[in-house]
Order: sequence, then C-alpha cells, then structure tokens
Amino acid sequence: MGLNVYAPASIGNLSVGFDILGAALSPIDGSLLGDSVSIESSTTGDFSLQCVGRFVDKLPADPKQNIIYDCYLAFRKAMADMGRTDEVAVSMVLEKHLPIGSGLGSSASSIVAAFYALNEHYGKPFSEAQLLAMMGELEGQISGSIHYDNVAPCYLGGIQLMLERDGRISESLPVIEDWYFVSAYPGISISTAEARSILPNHYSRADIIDHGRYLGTFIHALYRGDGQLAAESIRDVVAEPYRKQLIPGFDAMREQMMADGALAVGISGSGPSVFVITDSKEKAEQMHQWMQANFIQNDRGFSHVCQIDTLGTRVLEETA
Ligand SMILES: Nc1ncnc2c1ncn2[C@@H]1O[C@H](COP(=O)(O)OP(=O)(O)O)[C@@H](O)[C@H]1O
Ligand SMILES: N[C@@H](CCOP(=O)(O)O)C(=O)O
Repeated sequence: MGLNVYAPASIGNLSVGFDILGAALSPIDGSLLGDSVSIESSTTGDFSLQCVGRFVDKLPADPKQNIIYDCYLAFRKAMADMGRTDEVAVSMVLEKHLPIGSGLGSSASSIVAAFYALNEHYGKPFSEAQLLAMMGELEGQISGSIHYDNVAPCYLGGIQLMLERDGRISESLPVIEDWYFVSAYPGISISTAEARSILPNHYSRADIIDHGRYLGTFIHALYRGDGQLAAESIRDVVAEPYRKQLIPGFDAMREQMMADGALAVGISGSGPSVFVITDSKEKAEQMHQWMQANFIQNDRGFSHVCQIDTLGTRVLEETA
C-alpha cells in the first residue's frame, strides 16, 4: 500500500515573532502550495528517492544529499532505538513544488511531508511531539540552528507559537477569519543560513522593548479577535531592517501595498518572498495583480492569494 502526503508552505516569523511564530498557507483558488511525498515499501530491499516537480532542478543531484534521505535515516535510527530493527526499506517520491531559498519554508515542507509519510507507513510509532522534535532537528541541520517556526505550522496548520517546553514545542493561536494573505515569491533565492548570519548578535534595549510590545500586543489582539490591532502590531525590528536590502524593490513594494490598503506587509521567513495582509478579498486580488506585474523578477516567481491553512500536513491519496 502507498501513500501521498502533502505539507503546506509557511511564513516563518510573521514579522513579529522571530523564530517563534509561523503560519501555514493555503491558496484560495484551491491549488496546492507545498511539497508532497509518496511512500511505499521498497521492492528491491534498498531505500530509493525520486525527485520530480517544477522546482526539482535546484535540488542536489544525488538523492542521498537530499534532506529526505536524512529524514529517513533519522526515522530509522529512532525506530531502531525502540527495538524495531527488521523493517523493510521504502521507496519515496518527492514532488518539489516550493522553490529552495524562497522564504516559504521549502526545506520544512519536504522534511514534514517525509516524517509524516514515514510515520504513517510504519504504523505511527511516534507521537506528534516526538515527530515535531525530529522535524526541528533536521531543519536545524540545514539552516544552522533549530527553529520550529516553519515545521510546526507546516505540520500542524494554523498560526503556531513556539513554547519549546518539554512535550509542548508549539501551540496554536486563534486565526482571524477574514484575513487574506498575498504571498509573492520574486523568483530569486536567498539561503536561510546566510540570511541568519547577517543579523546582529546584539540588539538595543529600545529594540527589545519594541519587540516585546509588538509580539505581546499581537497575541493579545488575536485572542480578542481584533484583526486590526493584530495586523498593526506586525512590525519587525529583528530581521527586516537588515534583510530587506537582499530583496529588490522591497521598500517600493511596501509603500505601494500600504497605499493600496494593506493591514500589514512583511518578509516571509528569511525572504525573498513577502506577504501582505488585507481583510478584503478584492484588495488581495488587486495586490496579487500588482505583485505579478511589478515585484516578480522572472519566470520562476509567482504570487498567490491565500488564507491560513488550518489543516496542516495531510494524506492526499492512498493507493492499493
Ligand atoms: N528536499 C529539499 N528541499 C529543500 N532544500 C533541500 C532539500 N534537500 C536538500 N536541500 C538543501 O537544503 C538547503 C535549503 O536551503 P534553505 O535556504 O534553508 O531553503 P529554504 O529556506 O527554502 O528552506 C539547500 O542547500 C538545498 O539544496
Ligand atoms: N525564523 C527563520 C525562518 C526561515 O524561513 P525560510 O522559509 O526562509 O526557511 C528565519 O527567519 O531565519
């Protein structure tokens, strides 16, 4: 029996909670924005991975350099640690729909889809919390330090706040139902590890106070269902001032979106994708058109009108 698992794109940080907030995205036109992984028992007795999809060309040529293989090794080791050593190897197919280095949680999407598929295939040996911990480890291997703000929303859906306590890595926050997100990827690539390395090691007292105030107000406003206040609190003093120079046309884009009635504008993860929040579907469609005409740089770029994906990672198809 085989399975096909889909893991949605995500916005790390949400521009107000660096490394500790993230949201999963779902295009409103019903299309899928995320990687998927198919899995079945290997007929040769060896692990195999085939990679297909629009953004496959930037993946490492050797399947054993793909993060999916590391997920498989980590999963098998964890199973061996619980005494399960005689399991049959698997054949996996990765459909790579999220560009690498896009700020859309591309590596997280592959990692989460892989772990979810492995857990389903081998009869769910691990709990949600155990799986999330393994996903964070693997994401940390790629970006240089463990951060759950992509893997948690990608896996669990919704807006996630990282608690990082034993057994409670992440918890869901309330979602503002009438928020529309325009998510635009300009088509160039930024390495997450490099975008992390350019951030300061120390911040001023004023920045720390502002950061605490914005994040506290944001969470308070979500619990009150006050979308206006929540969106107004989306202000980034930690990453945007340093990262925005990596994104061509960022300031002009922000100015245009705010003039067009955006409630908030920010960098998605480590960029170069950006997100815009509005409470009007019509405005979101207009902003999406503007992004396509003005922000996207080449034929690899794209823009989508999305809402929060509350389902998270799921099985799309089971095959006999
Ligand atoms: N399945 C995969 N998906 C994404 N990146 C992968 C995968 N397997 C290996 N990689 C490597 O991991 C790195 C991901 O870079 P990163 O900047 O973290 O991307 P992103 O921010 O899109 O997750 C790249 O060097 C890429 O070649
Ligand atoms: N908190 C991380 C998020 C990185 O997201 P990605 O989608 O760019 O991998 C950071 O800002 O470094």
